[in-house]
Amino acid sequence: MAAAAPKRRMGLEKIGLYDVGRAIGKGNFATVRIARHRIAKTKVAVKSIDVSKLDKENLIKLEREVKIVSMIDHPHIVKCYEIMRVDNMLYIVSEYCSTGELYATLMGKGRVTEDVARKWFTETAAAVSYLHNKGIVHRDLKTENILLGKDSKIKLIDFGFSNFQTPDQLLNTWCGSPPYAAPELLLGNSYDGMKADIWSMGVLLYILVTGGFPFGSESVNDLKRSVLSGVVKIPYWVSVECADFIRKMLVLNPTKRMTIQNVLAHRWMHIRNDVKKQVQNLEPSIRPTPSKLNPTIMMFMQQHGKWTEEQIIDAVVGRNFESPIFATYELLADKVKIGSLEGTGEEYPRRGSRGSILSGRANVDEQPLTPTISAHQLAQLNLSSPDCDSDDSSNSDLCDESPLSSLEPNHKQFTLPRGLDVMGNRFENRRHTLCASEQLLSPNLIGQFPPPNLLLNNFAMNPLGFPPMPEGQAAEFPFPSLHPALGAFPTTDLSKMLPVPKSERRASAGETLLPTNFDLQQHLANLSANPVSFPTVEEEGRSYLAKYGGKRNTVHCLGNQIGGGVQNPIPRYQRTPYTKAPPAERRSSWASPSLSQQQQSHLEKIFKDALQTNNDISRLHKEFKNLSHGCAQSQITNEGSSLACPQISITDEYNRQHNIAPSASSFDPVSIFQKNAQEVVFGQRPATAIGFSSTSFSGMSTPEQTTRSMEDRVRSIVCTLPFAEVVEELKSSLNILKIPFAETQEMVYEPQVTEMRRLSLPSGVEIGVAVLPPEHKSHVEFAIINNDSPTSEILCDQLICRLRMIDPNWSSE
Ligand SMILES: Nc1ncnc2c1ncn2[C@@H]1O[C@H](COP(=O)(O)OP(=O)(O)OP(=O)(O)O)[C@@H](O)[C@H]1O
Repeated sequence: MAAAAPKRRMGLEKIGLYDVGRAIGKGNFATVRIARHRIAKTKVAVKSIDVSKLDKENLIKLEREVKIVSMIDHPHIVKCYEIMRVDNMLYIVSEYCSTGELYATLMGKGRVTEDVARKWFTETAAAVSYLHNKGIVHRDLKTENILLGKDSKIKLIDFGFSNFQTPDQLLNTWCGSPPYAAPELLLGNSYDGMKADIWSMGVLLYILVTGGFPFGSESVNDLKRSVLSGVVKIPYWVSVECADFIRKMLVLNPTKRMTIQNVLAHRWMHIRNDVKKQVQNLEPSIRPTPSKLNPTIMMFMQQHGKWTEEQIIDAVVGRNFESPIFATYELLADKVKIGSLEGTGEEYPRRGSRGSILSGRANVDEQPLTPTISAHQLAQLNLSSPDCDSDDSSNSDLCDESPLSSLEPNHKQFTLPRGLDVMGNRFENRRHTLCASEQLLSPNLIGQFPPPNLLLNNFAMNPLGFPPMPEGQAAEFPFPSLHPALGAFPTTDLSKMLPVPKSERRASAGETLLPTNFDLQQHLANLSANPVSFPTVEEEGRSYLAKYGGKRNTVHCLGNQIGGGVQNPIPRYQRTPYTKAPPAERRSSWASPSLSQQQQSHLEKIFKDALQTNNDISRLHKEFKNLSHGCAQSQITNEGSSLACPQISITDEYNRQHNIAPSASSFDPVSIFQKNAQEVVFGQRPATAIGFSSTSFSGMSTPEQTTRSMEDRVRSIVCTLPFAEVVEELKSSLNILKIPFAETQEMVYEPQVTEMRRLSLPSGVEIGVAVLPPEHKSHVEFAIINNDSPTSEILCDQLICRLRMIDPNWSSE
């Protein structure tokens, strides 16, 4: 059928039976605009593609998309109404989702509760299950392709990369968005599209419950390294069931990964009864069958569309998507359906017994549709429906003053959280789907990977060999981010990415310890404004004299006298995780020396020498340290502490655990990857591989561009100085900066780790020091695990600088 040629009138373009208004989204090749059907008066989304700009391959993909969207019908997949071809343009008309992308919602909300996540994820899984049962793979599941319709119902969109796949078939075309891409795609192997969809769903659920991405994505190489390491770090606030679920979807080996049936059967999906009920209610809508067309709609269409009864029957029965008659009938039928369901609490009509959400097939006999013309329905067809999502008799919000400005984020649709709108050019940064048809890595590379259970055993599930934490204890764990069963650290930089609702933030252990009147944030902010300057030699010397030479009490993780005698405002008993323990058990004493008169004099002499000579601060420091080291033995006896230690290594744990040097030929996914890195060309085809910095007008930068991976938030340094000296130096620096900390000692790395110390700062910085084989040097790791302030980074930098200063032989990890 040939639709009417587009004409512009009163700011609205007329395409077929639609008044087309402003743009609401833009993809690689398509622009999506809001439109209104002139007879049904229903708002729709019109995706327009200039086919003259597509190469042969993309034309094939487009035709495949058209075919797929016109054969699917599911409550959680955006419904296609019409396909129009006008000159060089192809238009796909579909139901309009006013709430916009799930991505934009997450940008505004941050992570969501597990109940909300469960609802959205269940609906997405229902849609994916429907597709997989039809032998269709989506291949581009991501938050930008999940829209929220009326009542926050999930609607899956964008079948541009979808394809048909038979059970034993493997696909080769590289499709999708890198942060959601399964490892087999990253490796350029043939892949099972259904398993690739499950991986993307794992990433999706991770995003929903954490507000961040599971794998680092500063660059494609980072991403690959992170994915292929097999480590999925899940923040402490995620429930045990949910963490287990995510890990089972993010299994490296696709043959061991969950299927969509496993996904729907996972216990996390069935935790709440109402979700079960909801799943049962997710019945695909049923389109009219030949003999049961709605007479009300037929009459209305004959009056308003001037079509004959035969024409209507032909188009509707034949499901002719290229006919305006079919689209008009469907739009009106949906309008009647929505109107008739108003107030019933049901969105989709039930006809007889329920169909199966899992199969997507209605295992029911249809009941006849309205046999007589209903005046009520006729009135509904004439009026604007109460469904504000798609229906509005006014054209006001279709229009836009400037066609270009219409591509700016729609205020109604995209609400940026404060602070995020300044993060660069959102349109420039928005990440796109990639697609390449060549293989990107040498085939069979994935074969070099060990079986996934080995990966799981050694990396993902339990990277440090902790005993499993009993279920249900996560919430009470004092340092939950270090909960062994949940991975070492959260991967989310909440300050840079999706804000976590304040009400949902659990205080870190440190936060619970701090008295409210001590404004550490303010202090850190001041540090940020006036970068930390370490004391002069004189100040330093005086502080050491005060520290080691003066008469001092045993301290509890924080010197009672700090920074040369400044009284710390925090009462001593409030500075550690053991506040509730009886005072006798609150013992630490990392520095409780008593110097002899002779030593005291010696200290003063060194100090004077240093002042008179060349102010060699490192020499001064070393001398003090050597002296103090001999008399300040650690007496930490925190055996009762339930604190775990920070993760010392994040990339080579397997080798560490097996006492193998990183260069050994043992399995090391990162080095395997690095060896092959030269062969990897990500997104080779310029025409389709848009890459990480392509442009879009539909929204903001994607979350992954405004966050950093956990690896960026962990800094490390290897010192050649003795362990005790390093620890002492860190504590001393913190004291000078008047930053309180809790100190613990855990020997969880046995037998390789001989000494281990952790300093926990209330601002969410964890500092771990451990002596590690093979060289038995002091490895220091700084992790920012729970922080909204960039000053933590400055602090870590300063401490690292300090260690470098006193240890000229330092190296990076
Ligand atoms: N039915 C709809 N209702 C509301 N907004 C929509 C609808 N369909 C698409 N959009 C918006 O338009 C954007 C682009 O649409 P779509 O993803 O279908 O285009 P695309 O060219 O295939 O994109 P990509 O290049 O990312 O694959 C979406 O991300 C969404 O914001």
